[in-house]
Amino acid sequence: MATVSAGAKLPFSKMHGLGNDFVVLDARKHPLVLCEHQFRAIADRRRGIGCDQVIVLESARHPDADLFMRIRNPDGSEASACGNATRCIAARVMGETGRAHAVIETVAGLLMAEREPGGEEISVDMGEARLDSSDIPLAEACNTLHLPIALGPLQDGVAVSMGNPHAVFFVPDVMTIDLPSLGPQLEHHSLFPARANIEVVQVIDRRRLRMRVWERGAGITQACGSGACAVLVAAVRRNLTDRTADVVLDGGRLIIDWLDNGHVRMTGAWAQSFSGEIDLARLSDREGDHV
Ligand SMILES: N[C@@H](CCC[C@H](N)C(=O)O)C(=O)O
Repeated sequence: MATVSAGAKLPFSKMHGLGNDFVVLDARKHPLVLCEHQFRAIADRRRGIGCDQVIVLESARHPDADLFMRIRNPDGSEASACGNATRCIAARVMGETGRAHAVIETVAGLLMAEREPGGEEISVDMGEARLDSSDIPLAEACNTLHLPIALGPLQDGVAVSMGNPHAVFFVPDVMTIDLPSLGPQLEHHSLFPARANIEVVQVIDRRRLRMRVWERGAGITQACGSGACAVLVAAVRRNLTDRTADVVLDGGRLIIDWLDNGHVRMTGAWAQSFSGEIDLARLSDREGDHV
């Protein structure tokens, strides 16, 4: 595989799940290797195409998978889970194959997706929620149901791994939380050696949660699918909701089930917005980079 030269034009499509938006690059036929700063330039909303994550589709490694999905945050870092992108990419695979199911391979493993009756929504088995401090990971062994950190109104959090690290904080009113200030401080807290996605949650009732998110490597987004899974798991562990609940994000609602086998199922909408070509030379000129 060769790195992509500055003069190359890369076809892309734009997709989103509840406003959590993605630039999707298809590298299944023609493998490509982009540098970290090229991912940053593509994701940059002022100078590039702009998105919450860049998704690269690669050939499957596993014989049962339809494709391998690589996830890059706007800061260039790689993530191992992205619930909203999984629904989008599963829908794309279903469109290509004509099937009502898809198997998406990620760094964290194989994810099974199904089209829901009616066709509007996709459900994904996001795998097992992991709850040990070494799984999150945390810098020291501690009770993940009561994290020993506090920042202003965000206290007594719950840590959950959905393949990526989440810290969930219950609050009386999510709209009063200064997420642009508190989010990055907690993302980079020394308790989280791999950083963390930060969720604030308000319990509406036992079947409905309202959440907002500060995503690791991305900042505030309209929605985070793996975050919604982590939030439901945290709420069940605290006995605040049933094992199935609606999670309402800024961009819309997901239905989350924590199944008896420990896996978490996420159901929600997806959308394709537009396609185009990325002119890497133009992007790198604007960023002052030499690609
Ligand atoms: N938007 C995603 C999560 C993307 C990755 C995350 N920022 C991380 O670094 O773990 C989702 O829908 O789950």
